[in-house]
Amino acid sequence: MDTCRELEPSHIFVPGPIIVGAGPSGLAVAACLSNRGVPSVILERTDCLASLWQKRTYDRLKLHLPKHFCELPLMSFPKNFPKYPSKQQFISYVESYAARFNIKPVFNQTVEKAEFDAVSGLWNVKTQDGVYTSTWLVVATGENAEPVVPDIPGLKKFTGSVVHTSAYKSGSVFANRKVLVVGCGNSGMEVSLDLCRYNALPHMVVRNSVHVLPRDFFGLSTFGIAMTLLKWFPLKLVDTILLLLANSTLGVTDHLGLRRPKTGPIELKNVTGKTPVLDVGAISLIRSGHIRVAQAVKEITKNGAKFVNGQEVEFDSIILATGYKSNVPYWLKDNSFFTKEGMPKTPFPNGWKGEEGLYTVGFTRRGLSGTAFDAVKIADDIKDQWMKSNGPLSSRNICSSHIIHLHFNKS
Ligand SMILES: Cc1cc2nc3c(=O)[nH]c(=O)nc-3n(C[C@H](O)[C@H](O)[C@H](O)COP(=O)(O)OP(=O)(O)OC[C@H]3O[C@@H](n4cnc5c(N)ncnc54)[C@H](O)[C@@H]3O)c2cc1C
Ligand SMILES: NC(=O)C1=CN([C@@H]2O[C@H](COP(=O)(O)OP(=O)(O)OC[C@H]3O[C@@H](n4cnc5c(N)ncnc54)[C@H](OP(=O)(O)O)[C@@H]3O)[C@@H](O)[C@H]2O)C=CC1
Ligand SMILES: O=C(O)C(=O)Cc1c[nH]c2ccccc12
Repeated sequence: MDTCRELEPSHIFVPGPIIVGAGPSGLAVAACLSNRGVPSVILERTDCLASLWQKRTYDRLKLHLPKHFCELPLMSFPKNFPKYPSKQQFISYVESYAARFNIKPVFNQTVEKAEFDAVSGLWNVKTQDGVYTSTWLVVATGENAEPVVPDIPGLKKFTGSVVHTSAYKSGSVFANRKVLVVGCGNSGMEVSLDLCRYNALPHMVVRNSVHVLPRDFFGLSTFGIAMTLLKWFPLKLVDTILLLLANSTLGVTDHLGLRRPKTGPIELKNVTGKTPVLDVGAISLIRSGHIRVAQAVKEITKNGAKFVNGQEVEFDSIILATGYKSNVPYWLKDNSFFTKEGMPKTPFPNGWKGEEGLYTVGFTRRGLSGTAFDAVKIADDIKDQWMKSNGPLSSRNICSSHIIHLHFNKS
């Protein structure tokens, strides 16, 4: 690879930015950079693009926001895709996107450590195979990098199967089984619904309040309605309208065990990151008794669970729909830009740029539309710096290609 200087067998200097993660966020930044004539290298721990979507989501998954809110920069979804593309359609879009911009990440490279060296002014990014060095580091490892597996008392004693939703594919293996689903976010609700479609018997744990909104309201997406209203009205009024709309279609849900938080759904999402559930059928299955709502778990036993209300139920399996977390604190060293939870300290829309050439994409708590926003900002910012040191008049214009393809020489 003539565009990147190999310093020693396991040390590569990358002339453009190093991007960690080949999910939609990393690809969006690489595409926007390429479009502006800046090369980049993506390091990806798995062997595929968009690994969250390819390896860690269930078969029935569809986007729950309309496709135009989930587009990456510079390329629309195909016209023949439905309003809510399926997981397979989304993956094929991401693969076409990478092909369109000739993005070829270096796969099977887990970033174990990234450190800024103040003496050289460069980032050293260590994987199991060696060290990559660059002026710029783009963190694109996602808000959902690792499953959250809570330490529920007694969980280790349980003799049945325990899986996190990131490993759940379909309810086919749970037919006629009693399943405890812990968590009632979008994953918990949709997995419970999927279990019912395969004749399993789910109990879903709801330990707190939760906002459930219909995905659509008279053919319009609730999310789209909210975004339109927000252009004209204050947030609190928009939330009030959304709740009126939700109550008129889903009905009151308190007696089902689903109490609403005091803060409205969009305000709560903005302040805490907690995503409202967009209902695609679980509520009617809760009403009909097919999905049972359970209270918080007190402890798991050998054969089931004890709940805080004293009830005890036997289960064959447990599915942890307990969410995800960032993994940035594990590998980004000495950094004050991120919280200890691995999210940028500065909230949206200003969380994309740190210091010393550090950038973050996809940590906005705004899904793929947040990714698109960050990617454009980052590419514009890096391009300005790139042009100063690598513009047409610069002798350092060493890259012939806009995307760098490289591999360590493993001989
Ligand atoms: C079930 C589910 C459904 C969702 N549906 C929607 C939706 O409909 N609309 C929406 O807008 N958002 C949705 N989201 C939010 C989701 O975060 C985005 O869709 C999108 O995947 C975010 O892209 P990303 O590139 O930031 O993160 P990811 O897709 O998680 O990609 C990050 C990549 O980084 C890699 N990586 C992580 N750590 C390392 C490391 N140390 N070294 C190297 N590589 C690493 C990972 O393997 C992964 O490939 C959904 C999330 C989930 C879990
Ligand atoms: N179709 C789609 O597009 C889908 C999108 N998604 C998205 O993926 C992201 C992750 O969603 P999801 O996986 O649902 O995670 P979330 O973080 O949204 O929800 C986690 C759930 O687990 C509960 N929980 C966590 N720990 C415990 C515990 N110890 N005991 C009991 N309950 C617990 C939480 O309850 P509490 O609130 O009390 O902490 C919450 O109900 C979200 O942004 C979501 O919108 C997910 C699925 C489908
Ligand atoms: O699906 C997700 O995880 C998202 O983050 C998408 C999203 C961004 N903002 C929202 C507000 C309400 C519902 C979903 C989202």
